[in-house]
Amino acid sequence: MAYQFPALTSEQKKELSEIAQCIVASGKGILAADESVGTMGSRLQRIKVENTEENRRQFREILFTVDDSISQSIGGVILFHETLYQKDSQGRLFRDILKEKGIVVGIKLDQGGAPLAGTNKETTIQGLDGLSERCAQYKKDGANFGKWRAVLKIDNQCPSHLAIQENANTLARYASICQQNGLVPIVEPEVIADGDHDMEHCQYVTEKVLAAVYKALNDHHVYLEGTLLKPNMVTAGHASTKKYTPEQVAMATVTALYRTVPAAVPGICFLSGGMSEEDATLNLNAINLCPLPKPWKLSFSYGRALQASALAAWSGRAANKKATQEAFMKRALANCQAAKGQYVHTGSSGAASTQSLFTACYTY
Ligand SMILES: O=P(O)(O)OC[C@@]1(O)O[C@H](CO)[C@@H](O)[C@@H]1O
Repeated sequence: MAYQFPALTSEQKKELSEIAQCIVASGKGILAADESVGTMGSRLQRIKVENTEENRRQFREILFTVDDSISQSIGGVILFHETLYQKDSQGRLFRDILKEKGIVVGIKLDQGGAPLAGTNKETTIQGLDGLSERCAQYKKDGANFGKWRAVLKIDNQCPSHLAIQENANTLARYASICQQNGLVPIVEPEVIADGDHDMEHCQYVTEKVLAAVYKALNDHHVYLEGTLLKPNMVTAGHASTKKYTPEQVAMATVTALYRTVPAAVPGICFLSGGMSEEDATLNLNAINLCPLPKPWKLSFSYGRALQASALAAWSGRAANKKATQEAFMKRALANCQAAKGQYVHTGSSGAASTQSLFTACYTY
């Protein structure tokens, strides 16, 4: 037993738990604007905009300079390395603009997948080498939380014991390094929606993955009060013919979480994983209304489901700034209501909000 060698001081723990609670304060969630250059390229391609640094900067400037009332819905924004150092057209650093609104700045820390030989094309995630130094620098540069996404898939022999253990251990090692450097780790073990499996199978796999993740976090002495979980919702595979209501998704999701995630974790912020904007909001709302014990904040950390309508409204034209900000604000507000179980679908959503945002094998 190594309890006589505490991993963190009480001051470090206090800081981490305050940051985590601030991000998921009532009704608040996370904007995942941390698409890598390549991922952002595929988003821009859909609206026929060239993937240049300036175009990526322009879109993000529009999002981050939205009205200050956004801070009632968004508690944290995850940035990609490039974006942390970018400025708006008046020369103000994006990270300073976000901080002035009371939004916590986060940084994507994982560096892409690597194959696990001898498995059915499963992966582990790279980025542990030099991670402590990167975290220390990002903390100095204004980041207060990190994100690391591990990908697990449901397929023949998948997820394998090796993939579950390897990704759980890597997530735990990342979380420990983050906390040593004052960053709250967002722990993201994503069971991707590729496949034709039913919801029950997804629940079984999600429980196995989360149980392994929390065992590893405990083994690595990670302070749970200073972490956030970013899981998939429990749904059927994208190619499944079975359809489930938001209430069924909610029951399966909260059951899986209740069986595996300790109550010490302050918040669970779901990824959207290719759901349409509207489905992501309706499911989150049902999750918050689910009649099971819910000792954590249940909120969102959406990438696609917060930006799809905004991207479509922008279409690369500065003249569309107002419409872009309105579209973004609308989704942020809807998810804020859903995070409190107060979302009422009015039936007036735009076409983009009901479109599936699924991409096959969405690995990075
Ligand atoms: O599933 P979504 O809500 O679109 O995005 C979830 C997410 O983890 O996956 C992306 C790829 O790493 C990130 O940009 C984002 O943070």
